[in-house]
Amino acid sequence: MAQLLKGLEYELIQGDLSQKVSDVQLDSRKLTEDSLFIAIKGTALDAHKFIPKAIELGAKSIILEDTPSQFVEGITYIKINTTSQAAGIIAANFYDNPSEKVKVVAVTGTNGKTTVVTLLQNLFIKLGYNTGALTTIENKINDEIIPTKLTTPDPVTLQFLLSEMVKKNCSYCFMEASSHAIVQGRLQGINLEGALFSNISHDHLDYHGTMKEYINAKKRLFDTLPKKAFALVNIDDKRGNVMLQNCRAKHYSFGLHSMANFKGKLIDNTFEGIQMDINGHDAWFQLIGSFNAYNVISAYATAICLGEDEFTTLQALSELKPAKGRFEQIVSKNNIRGIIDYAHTPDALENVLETIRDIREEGERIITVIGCGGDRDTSKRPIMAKTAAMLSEEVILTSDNPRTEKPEDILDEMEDGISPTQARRTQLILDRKEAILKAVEIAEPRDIILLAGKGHETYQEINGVRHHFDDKEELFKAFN
Ligand SMILES: CC(=O)N[C@H]1[C@@H](OP(=O)(O)OP(=O)(O)OC[C@H]2O[C@@H](n3ccc(=O)[nH]c3=O)[C@H](O)[C@@H]2O)O[C@H](CO)[C@@H](O)[C@@H]1O[C@H](C)C(=O)N[C@@H](C)C(=O)N[C@H](CCC(=O)O)C(=O)O
Ligand SMILES: Nc1ncnc2c1ncn2[C@@H]1O[C@H](COP(=O)(O)OP(=O)(O)OP(=O)(O)O)[C@@H](O)[C@H]1O
Ligand SMILES: N[C@H](CCC[C@H](N)C(=O)O)C(=O)O
Ligand SMILES: [Mg+2]
Repeated sequence: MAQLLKGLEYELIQGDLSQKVSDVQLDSRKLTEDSLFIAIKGTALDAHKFIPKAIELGAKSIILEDTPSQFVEGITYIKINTTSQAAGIIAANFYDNPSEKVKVVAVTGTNGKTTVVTLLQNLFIKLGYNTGALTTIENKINDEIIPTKLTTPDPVTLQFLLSEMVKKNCSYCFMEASSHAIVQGRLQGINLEGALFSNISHDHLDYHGTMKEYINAKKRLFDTLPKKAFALVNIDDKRGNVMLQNCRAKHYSFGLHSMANFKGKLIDNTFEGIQMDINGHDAWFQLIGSFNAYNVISAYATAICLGEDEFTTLQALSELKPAKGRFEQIVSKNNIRGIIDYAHTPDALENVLETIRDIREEGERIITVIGCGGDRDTSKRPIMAKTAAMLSEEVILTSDNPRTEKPEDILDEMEDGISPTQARRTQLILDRKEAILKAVEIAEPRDIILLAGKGHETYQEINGVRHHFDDKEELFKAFN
């Protein structure tokens, strides 16, 4: 096991370093004979209390922060200051440092990560490379799907997935780096080829506390980039430059409104796609919405930073479809346009509604169905309701994933954002299925229904249980 500790400061408190290690795990429930258990102090639980269970299941090596009161014979105990930050390094050593063999690019930012990572994976597959992707929707190695519940996997799963990509001869892995993941050190042990910053706006303040801390979380990804890596930032976002301060990597920028290494301009925006000028090349893309101009140019810029040809990249990008549940459209027989979108932050909702307003024609009304997730940032609830009411003709406030909260309470907090005048065209329908049916019932031909917040999700999470629920499926049923 000694080689698994390479790069770490540790103290051997019992046992010996020649202990055999058959597997590395963070979760005591997954342990097998001769495995190594890393006990971390999590947000909800302190895994030190699972050490006896781990040993019972066959763990022979324990990595911990607190010296235990009792030792078990034959077990090796190693003390490390912050085990959560060490987990990725131990797992990387166990899986033979996969990120030395597959080039990993991390994408961070409040909105657009899944869209950009999906574009990049599909682009690099088109360019002829075996490519992996780690996203909120799913993890993928070429077209093989590995389901996930997190945007960024835990550090051990992450190294395992990278090692699988190495086995499948992947040249690249594009991954989302959530702010939770960065703070929790899930990316430790990854030798990054580059990092991309899309934007930052209000989200996850329940976890980070303040906007400043949230920005700092994102910045940590750039502060720790190696010198040979590239750092690519959206320079139109006022935090783009902040990411680059003290960043040793090579600096690159993209933008639509400022001087940038990769400069784009939105020429046309329709329900079929966008036309852009990128560094003097004119091209058409199948993603909808002006905000997607940022996602397209960031995918393009990443490809160029990785040494791809400009023309071939643009050609391939223009053939790509958007990610699942991102501005997905269904038009009913009587010409009502339904849009399913993953907008679950105030900024995303504003962008998506502004884009619909830009594209729609005279007389077309917008009916927005929206909820907010439970056990997440409560301060965004009234803002999202207000945004929906300001930018739509009709609003239906409903449930998203209530998780362990009472859905009625979430709706109450959303309703606080609605003014008395707006209340006249706002309805509260707790049941999301009923809310969708109501939207279809009140819609007239040529109206536009936006179902926001759940995008690709095929479940509704209530008290720890994920019940099947799919916005697209429900809208389709309601239309027919
Ligand atoms: C608040 C948060 O981020 N929590 C994540 C974090 O959990 P944690 O460190 O708090 O773990 P914990 O539940 O306290 O448990 C501590 C340790 O005990 C271990 N354990 C637990 C139970 C047991 O019986 N035995 C055992 O050994 C666990 O494996 C863990 O190692 O690390 C875990 C593993 O990496 C995650 O599964 C867990 O995600 C929870 C479910 C979650 O809801 N996370 C959300 C907020 C999240 O991380 N979201 C971001 C993206 C958001 C976005 O896309 O905008 C994400 O990256 O997905
Ligand atoms: N570049 C962008 N700027 C602003 N809003 C965007 C951008 N790209 C996408 N959006 C909006 O944000 C929603 C979520 O997009 P996406 O899933 O790509 O983001 P994400 O960063 O992966 O989100 P998550 O934090 O849940 O992983 C989209 O459905 C759209 O409404
Ligand atoms: N990855 C994000 C997704 C939010 C999606 C929305 N449907 C919700 O449940 O709040 C999170 O966990 O905060
Ligand atoms: Mg995502």
